[in-house]
Amino acid sequence: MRPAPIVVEKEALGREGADWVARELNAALARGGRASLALSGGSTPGPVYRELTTRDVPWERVDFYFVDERFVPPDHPESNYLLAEEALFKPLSVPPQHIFRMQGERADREQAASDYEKLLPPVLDVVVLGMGEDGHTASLFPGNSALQEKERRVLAVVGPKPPPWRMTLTLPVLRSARKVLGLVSGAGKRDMVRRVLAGENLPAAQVEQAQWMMDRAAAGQQ
Ligand SMILES: O=C1O[C@H](COP(=O)(O)O)[C@@H](O)[C@H](O)[C@H]1O
Repeated sequence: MRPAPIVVEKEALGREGADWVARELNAALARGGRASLALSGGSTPGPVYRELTTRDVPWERVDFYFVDERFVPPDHPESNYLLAEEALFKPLSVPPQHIFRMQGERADREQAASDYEKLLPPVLDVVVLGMGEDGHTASLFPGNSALQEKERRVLAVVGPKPPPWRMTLTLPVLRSARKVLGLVSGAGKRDMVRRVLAGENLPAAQVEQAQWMMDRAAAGQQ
């Protein structure tokens, strides 16, 4: 069952998104042990990550993973890791052993993807997704054969959005995650939001358990 979207004011997206993620992380931690949080990049999640640093979560019990990464070094402006490092890891002083980075600087992309599979836990507790104007999520782009993947958990793919080479979690991993928050912002994504919520055959619609959270512009309310 696809959850109804949560629509908030643009300025509230960071705060509401952070509340959602913190609540689900704390629920996962309440079951005992550690919790896993997988992060996306792109233009939308930065405010959520910055707000998260002020939330009451026992961060020393959280392991951080990545939903996707561009094949660029970790200090490159297009690196999803760099966004997370600046917005979340540095402010929280997360120790390196709790950060499971996709190694976008590697020359052997296939090997980098299969090495990351070995790091992933069987099930991710909390996943933060975004959605592109073409309906992609993670680095799963419309029409890409990676969408048909049933066995591999991480793939190296080429997409239409620069930088083209990416590493991405596959649909079996995303669809098995316990809690998924999808963040969308801006009028440019309005049509795609409508189509994804209607369940059209688009990558972002394949993660059916995702709780989409968006500003009014993305929801077509302004
Ligand atoms: O390229 C990417 O795009 C999606 C959506 O990003 P946005 O900039 O349109 O918000 C993002 O979720 C993904 O992590 C990123 O690599």
